[in-house]
Amino acid sequence: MTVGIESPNDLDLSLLDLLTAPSLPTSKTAHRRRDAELDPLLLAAALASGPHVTRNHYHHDFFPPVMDPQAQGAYDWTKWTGEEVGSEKEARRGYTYLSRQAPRSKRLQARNVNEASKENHSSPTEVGPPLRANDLPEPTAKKTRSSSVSVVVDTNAGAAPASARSAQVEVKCMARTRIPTPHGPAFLHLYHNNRDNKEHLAIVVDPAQLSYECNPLAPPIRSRSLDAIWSETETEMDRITRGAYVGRLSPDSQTPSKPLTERPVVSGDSIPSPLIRIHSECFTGETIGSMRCDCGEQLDEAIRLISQPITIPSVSPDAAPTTIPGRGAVVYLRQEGRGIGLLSKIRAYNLQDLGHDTVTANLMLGHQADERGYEIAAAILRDLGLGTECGEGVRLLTNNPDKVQALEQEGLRVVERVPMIPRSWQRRHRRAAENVVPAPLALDAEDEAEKERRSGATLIGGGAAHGEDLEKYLRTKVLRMGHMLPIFPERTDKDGIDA
Ligand SMILES: Nc1nc2c(ncn2[C@@H]2O[C@H](COP(=O)(O)OP(=O)(O)OP(=O)(O)O)[C@@H](O)[C@H]2O)c(=O)[nH]1
Repeated sequence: MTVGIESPNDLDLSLLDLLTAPSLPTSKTAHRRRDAELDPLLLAAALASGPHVTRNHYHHDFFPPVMDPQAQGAYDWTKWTGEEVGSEKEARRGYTYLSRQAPRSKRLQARNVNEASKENHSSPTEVGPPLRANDLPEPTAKKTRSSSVSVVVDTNAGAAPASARSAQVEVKCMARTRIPTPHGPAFLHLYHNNRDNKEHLAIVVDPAQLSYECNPLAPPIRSRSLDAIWSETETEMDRITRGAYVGRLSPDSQTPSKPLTERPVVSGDSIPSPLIRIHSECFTGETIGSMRCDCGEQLDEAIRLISQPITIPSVSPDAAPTTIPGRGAVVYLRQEGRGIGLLSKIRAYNLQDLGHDTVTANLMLGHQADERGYEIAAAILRDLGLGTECGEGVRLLTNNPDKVQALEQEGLRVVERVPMIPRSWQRRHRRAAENVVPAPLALDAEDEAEKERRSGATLIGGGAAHGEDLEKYLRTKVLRMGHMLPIFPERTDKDGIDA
């Protein structure tokens, strides 16, 4: 596309009228127009877009990339040479009319198109009718199933190693804030990335962030992209508002952080490596307390475990051991329903009610058993300095072998896998060990902490989830998805263990 504006005379004058403010008659009562002056680059862009574009479009997001060259995906018009080739042209085609003044029907239509392209295979028309269970293929082999990293490795012989490729995944921590949780203080980090348009999160448990001193034993877990200086014009207040501060923020204490130059190196044997969980979003389990799965309690349990104080044995036998607050992070990925989206997950639940397990239900809907990838999680961990530069490695809280494998392929050092045992199974193990014969699922047999959780003291889904649906779900994960969890025997009258 070229806009051949050789001289102002070449401009279509009627179009120019639309684009520029007509001069108003000057009288004593007339007010001066307050419109911003026209930028020649905006003018050129408008001319290229056609006669339906008026100056009002400037003020209604028609040219966000022009108005804010820093915006994500922005086209930098200052580099425009008058000609566009190949991919550049394709990229700019994506800038569609976004005016908030467009008719509602048009806006809804545009939104539906966007939503449909975002949610992979999630609309009923895309997915088509469920397949019959008997005709299903076996779940894809483990290596290519869940991690898109593995898929690329397998199909591109001679490709760069995963760690090099995922360097292309860029994440930027847009904001951070302190969140008091029932388990202690946490810092919520919100990330943007160059792979999808979802807001992935990191819940960093690290009370050292509240302190102004750096403990060399356990340096604070800080985001490099957050602490960076974003622009020359950024003020201290801008930095503080987006969370780039140190210590505890209060009306009397506001200390902006400094950009990270080097991360302090922690020797691997001084303290246990930070405990990390990579968790996928589950609206049903985490928001309305669904007990079809254990996602709500897993999120709660992860934050609880990470927050547990760490005891460091002293080097000399006479000295007392030191205790430091627990540290680690939950990387919260917006991969609802193992990446198939909430709509498909709800449909899958109905197929599960018809008697199919969670893997078969996904396959019947034309999905894979697990469609997640972990490159963004790895990039977030790298940004937080976890598993790489500090030399600490991470302890990964999971039963899912795909997560361990995916992080290792991304070049992160997983020094230990810490199992994530469902709370109902933990309880049964305890009772079995104590040889107690419990009434099935009886509340009065629960200890105080469990009662408190169930009364909603923590996350809504944070109690001990249990029930027939959950049992099926957990067993399928172990038996069909290779989760590393010793399956607990169902209740038998002989041992009196509740199912
Ligand atoms: N498709 C589908 N997704 C489900 C179902 N139940 C839970 N999920 C999703 O599974 C995901 C939970 O995964 P994670 O918490 O990361 O755990 P995991 O991969 O099972 O492995 P762990 O780390 O061992 O817990 C969430 O996105 C849930 O929405 C189900 O029945 N069908």
